[in-house]
Amino acid sequence: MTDLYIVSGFLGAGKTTLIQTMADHVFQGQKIVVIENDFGEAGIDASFLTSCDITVTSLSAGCICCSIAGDFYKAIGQIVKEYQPDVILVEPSGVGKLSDIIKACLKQKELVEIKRCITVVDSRRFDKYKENYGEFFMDQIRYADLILISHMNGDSGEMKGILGKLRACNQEARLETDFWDTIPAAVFRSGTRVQAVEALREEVIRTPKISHILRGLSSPFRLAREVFASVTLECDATLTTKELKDKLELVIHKADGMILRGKGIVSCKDATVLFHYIPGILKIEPCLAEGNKICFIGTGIKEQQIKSIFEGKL
Ligand SMILES: Nc1nc2c(ncn2[C@@H]2O[C@H](COP(=O)(O)OP(=O)(O)OP(=O)(O)O)[C@@H](O)[C@H]2O)c(=O)[nH]1
Repeated sequence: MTDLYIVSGFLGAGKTTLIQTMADHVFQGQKIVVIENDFGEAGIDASFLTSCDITVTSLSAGCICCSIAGDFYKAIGQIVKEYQPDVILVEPSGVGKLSDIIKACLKQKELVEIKRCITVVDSRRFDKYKENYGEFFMDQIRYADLILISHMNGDSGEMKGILGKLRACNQEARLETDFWDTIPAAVFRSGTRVQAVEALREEVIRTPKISHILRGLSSPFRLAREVFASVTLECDATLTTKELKDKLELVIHKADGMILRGKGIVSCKDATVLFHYIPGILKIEPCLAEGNKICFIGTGIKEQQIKSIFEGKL
């Protein structure tokens, strides 16, 4: 039986960062495989983690909950057979519902045992995401048994506020406010499961087929692909880092709709860089992986318009 950990959280919360930390501090010396599910097509997180010497299986261009549940279910089987890992870490897309991922994993109960359902919550965007994307964001909080907080500004009032809000959504999960690399490994490795997950277990036992487990067309809940869209661009290598930054800023400020996330690995003329955009923050840093892909995720965004802005045609 392989231990399986789910690391969920909304767009840009810090899932990939946490997986890197867990690989170094919790599972050092163990054979780990990460299943990466990017909502966009670019496979940027997979490239990044691979450059950190982590084995990654990538499920891109769709969300486990919407369109590729079957691929995910099969990927678990293939990984166990091919790699015989000690640990599988699953990083669902930022707009994935944790309850759906748990159900798909429970369907593979002969092969994997879910040890922890972890959710990373971006403290500064809690109210906005709850209000606008609550059906996805709150599901990630409700079904977690360990919740970690990211993007804190160090203010104790802010900390108390976010802890109260999280407790109101999930009475049972362990809440951790410490820096991730200082949290004892035992906290990550196992813990008490929350009641909500036990209810999912019952549901999965009653439902014979994976395709029937996830929400059908008659469900009142929207699928992620009905709410969010992604745009992927290929970027030529003739840009400098400064030119790339200018182009990204143009897209962020001029594009219609709401860009909730941008990321990419681009081999520029002067350096290869990884960039991250979450509302209000654009971060560009050197990167070991090579690449030329950029991905934006948001609501109401238009592919052709974003491409034209990036190419300087608008
Ligand atoms: N200031 C701050 N930045 C953080 C924190 N956690 C993550 N970040 C940064 O936020 C950006 C997004 O982090 P990721 O780990 O890629 O987030 P993710 O949840 O995997 O994002 P998706 O790709 O949208 O799924 C990166 O630039 C991180 O360095 C945090 O606690 N504080």
